Parts: sequence; C-alpha cells; structure tokens
Amino acid sequence: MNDPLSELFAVIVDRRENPQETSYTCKLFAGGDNKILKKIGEESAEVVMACKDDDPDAIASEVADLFYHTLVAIAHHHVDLQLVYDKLAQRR
Ligand SMILES: N=c1c2ncn([C@@H]3O[C@H](COP(=O)(O)OP(=O)(O)OP(=O)(O)O)[C@@H](O)[C@H]3O)c2ncn1[C@@H]1O[C@H](COP(=O)(O)O)[C@@H](O)[C@H]1O
Repeated sequence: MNDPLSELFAVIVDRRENPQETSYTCKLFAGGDNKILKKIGEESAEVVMACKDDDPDAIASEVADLFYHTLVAIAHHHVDLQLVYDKLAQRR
C-alpha cells in the first residue's frame, strides 16, 4: 500500500529497526512510552486549540503532527498500521 500514512509508517518502522543518531523518530523510540505518549498528549491539545481557533492551516498541521506521533506509538508497540485499517474496514 502506498498511501501517505503507510509510507510514513514504513519509514518509522525502519527507524525502529535501524536507529540513526540524528533521527527525531529514534529519539522518541529511545524515550519509550513516557516520551511518545507525552507528545501525543501535547499534540492532541494543539489539535483542540487549532480547532477552537477555527484555523484550517493550523488544524491540518497539528493533525499531521498527531498522526505522526500516533504512528510512532503504534510502531513502538509493534502494532501494524494494517490492523488499524482492518478495524476501520470492519466498521463500514
Ligand atoms: N512526519 C514527521 C514529523 N511530524 C512531526 N515531526 C516532529 O515532531 C516534532 C513536533 O513536536 P514540537 O512541535 O513540540 O517540536 P519539538 O520542540 O522539536 O519537540 P520536542 O523536542 O519537545 O519533542 C518536531 O520536532 C517535528 O519535526 C516529525 N518528524 C519526522 N517526521 C517524518 O518521520 C520520518 C523520519 O524522520 P527522522 O526521524 O527525522 O529521520 C521522515 O519521513 C519525517 O518526514
């Protein structure tokens, strides 16, 4: 699958398997749940604030940050993105 989320998820999983010193993603993995989940909390709050401000560009930007950090969380827990897609498909 080559949708943008799947492509990003593949890069994130590669960072998990092949750590690189300069990679922000690798710093998140190194920090574990404490670091990753704190970022999800922060980014969620930023999505809420951007929606409260009714600022479409800020909403898109903050949701992109939230998607990225959520993908890092599921990769950290070795959950495949396909499983998320399967859950969505089952709800159709
Ligand atoms: N999509 C993203 C992405 N979205 C958001 N971010 C980072 O998430 C952080 C957002 O948090 P903040 O705004 O709070 O910024 P910050 O102060 O730097 O964050 P903290 O130091 O507080 O954790 C920023 O550092 C962004 O660069 C991302 N970092 C990486 N990616 C992609 O992940 C892949 C791997 O990147 P590397 O890990 O850098 O190799 C590449 O495809 C990148 O494009």
